[in-house]
Amino acid sequence: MSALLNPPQREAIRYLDGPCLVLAGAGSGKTRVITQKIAHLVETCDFSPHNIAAITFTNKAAKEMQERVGGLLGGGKAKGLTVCTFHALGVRMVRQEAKHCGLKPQFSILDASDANQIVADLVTDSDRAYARSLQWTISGWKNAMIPPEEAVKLANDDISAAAAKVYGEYERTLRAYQAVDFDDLIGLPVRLLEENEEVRERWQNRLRYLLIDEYQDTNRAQYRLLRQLAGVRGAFTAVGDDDQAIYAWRGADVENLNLLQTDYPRLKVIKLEQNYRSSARILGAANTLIANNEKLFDKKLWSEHGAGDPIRVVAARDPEAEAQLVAMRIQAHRFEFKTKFSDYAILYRGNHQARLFEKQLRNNKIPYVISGGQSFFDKAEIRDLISYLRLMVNGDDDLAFIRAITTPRRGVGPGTIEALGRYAGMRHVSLFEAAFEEGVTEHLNGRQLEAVREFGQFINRLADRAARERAAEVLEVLLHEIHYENWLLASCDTREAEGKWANVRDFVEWLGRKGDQDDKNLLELTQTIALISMLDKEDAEFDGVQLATLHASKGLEFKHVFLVGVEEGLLPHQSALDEGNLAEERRLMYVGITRAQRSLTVTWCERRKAGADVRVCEASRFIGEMGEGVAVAKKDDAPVSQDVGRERLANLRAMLAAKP
Ligand SMILES: Nc1ncnc2c1ncn2[C@@H]1O[C@H](COP(=O)(O)OP(=O)(O)OP(=O)(O)O)[C@@H](O)[C@H]1O
Ligand SMILES: [Mg+2]
Repeated sequence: MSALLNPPQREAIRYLDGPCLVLAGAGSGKTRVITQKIAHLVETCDFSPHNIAAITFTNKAAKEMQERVGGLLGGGKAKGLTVCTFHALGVRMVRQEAKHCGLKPQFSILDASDANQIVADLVTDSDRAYARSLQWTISGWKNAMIPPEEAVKLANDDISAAAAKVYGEYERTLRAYQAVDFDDLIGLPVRLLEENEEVRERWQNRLRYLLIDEYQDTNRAQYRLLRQLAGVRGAFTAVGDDDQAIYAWRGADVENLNLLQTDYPRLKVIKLEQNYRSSARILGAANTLIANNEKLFDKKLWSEHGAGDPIRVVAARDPEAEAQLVAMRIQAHRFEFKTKFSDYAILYRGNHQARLFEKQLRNNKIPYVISGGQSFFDKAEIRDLISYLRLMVNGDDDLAFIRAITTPRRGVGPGTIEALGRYAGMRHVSLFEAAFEEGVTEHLNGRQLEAVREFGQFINRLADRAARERAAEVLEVLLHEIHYENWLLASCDTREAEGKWANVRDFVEWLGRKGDQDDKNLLELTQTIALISMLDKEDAEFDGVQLATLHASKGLEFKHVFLVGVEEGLLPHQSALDEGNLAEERRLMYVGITRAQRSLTVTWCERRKAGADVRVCEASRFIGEMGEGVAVAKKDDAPVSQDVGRERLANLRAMLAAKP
């Protein structure tokens, strides 16, 4: 065991007599406990890596943990270890147990926008936003494992009544497409394990020890999956921090912490109190802030690091000026301290805030990486290509069929697809299958039939090659045969087309690298992609300033953090203010503050555009709640004396105190 562990960490790592929960604040070494415990299980307790699964919150975290464990164990001894998200584990389980789920192993995984499309198609005459609220409601039921029949009884307002109406049909559509949505990746395994003893035993034997990071953000279905896998043995370690629960809006349930204690009376709870990440001022501000929330569990956090730099609070004229001052500060700081770009992070509440920062960073020639924004895999050109890959793997995937056959246009318009769809519906077959049935000839004219069949044969040829060749090579053939580059040039202006084509080249390169490195076939790669688009793209090792939403920054740490847009209405968010639900917003701020190791700068704007208007903003109440140790600089970061800073801070506090 590594020397860099404190006594409670060691205890958590060595404890194997039953279920174990490590409950501790940010930066206290929870994730380290998981990594070290895996090494301990393999090295000292003779566990085979094959029998261990560690669950992380993002793919990126999984990759990091895998590397770390690989380094600890050395010599390829980590081979066979499962380190992934709940969803990725779900994919493996559903793939392996496909026949028990009524699916073929080549099922498609639909992302939120595909799912939205299906709901929108089911409720005709409605807009996307309406479909999205129905989809959201359905997803809530699925996360709570409530089936359509029960949802009908539960529906108590217009939206949920409408959602309950389409829920059953939505599920049938997914199955007809041989597709699952993200919620199914948890729900199907849970149902399977709960209902099928043989399958349950197989998986309980396969995964003999489980480790779960960021436990506070699991939802009810994920908890049930954990329970089923861990069985009566309860061979697991979960680590979490209730103060960092920031996904309630997506169905996560901090109650799961209490459930562990009820469901496992023998649960060993270990607390960690030393923070190894941040300087004392940063930690103090985080502690003081979060003390404003009602406590579920009592936790203390202290740090041996020195006081560190004062936390700076800077007011900017407007978001442009804010982005500018952050870019300038990074440049000046880097020049002075010879740091790397990747030592800096800019964290914000909403994705829309990123654009101005990107612009300023580009203007200043500062390289950056964005995570948690629009994913690379969500871009139209990449989705186009993925639809071909999905169709090659799963001919029942009608959504992929429609996208692929119409991109680029090959003489197949809405009329053809509608006619084909009507026939396929009558025959209960997929569009792809329908195209080759004898009977379809009566529903399509000669030209339509030829176009559709030619497309089908083309896909079959590619699928044949995919069985033998590398995925990236097949993609090259595809690009060549559909003249994709020319099509891009013909359908958008040159610069845009060039940008898109560059993305396509990146995608081919990624597919090649991924296929070789993980020795994955097209099926596995295609299913992996769906999960990546869900939360995060894997960033290349690249020295750039990190841009991320607060949600995406969970679990990460950076030397120097800029928390931006810290205003009333943004953080806390207006919707939370309207609902009087400040606690989760405060936890979000807590997550942001505790990402910082050495320095923290909090910025806010005095004015911000809201639609056509310009709104006058106030500093977030959370700034006032950070307590002493915060230095307030004058507007736009002009140098100020401490006194001016103190006075302004006192004013801010008085202003905040006067708030209801
Ligand atoms: N015993 C230790 N001695 C020295 N450094 C440690 C120790 N334990 C953890 N660290 C370091 O402290 C930092 C925070 O650890 P880690 O990321 O595991 O905390 P965490 O509790 O998971 O934080 P978060 O709640 O933000 O996820 C890391 O850089 C880690 O390497
Ligand atoms: Mg962690």
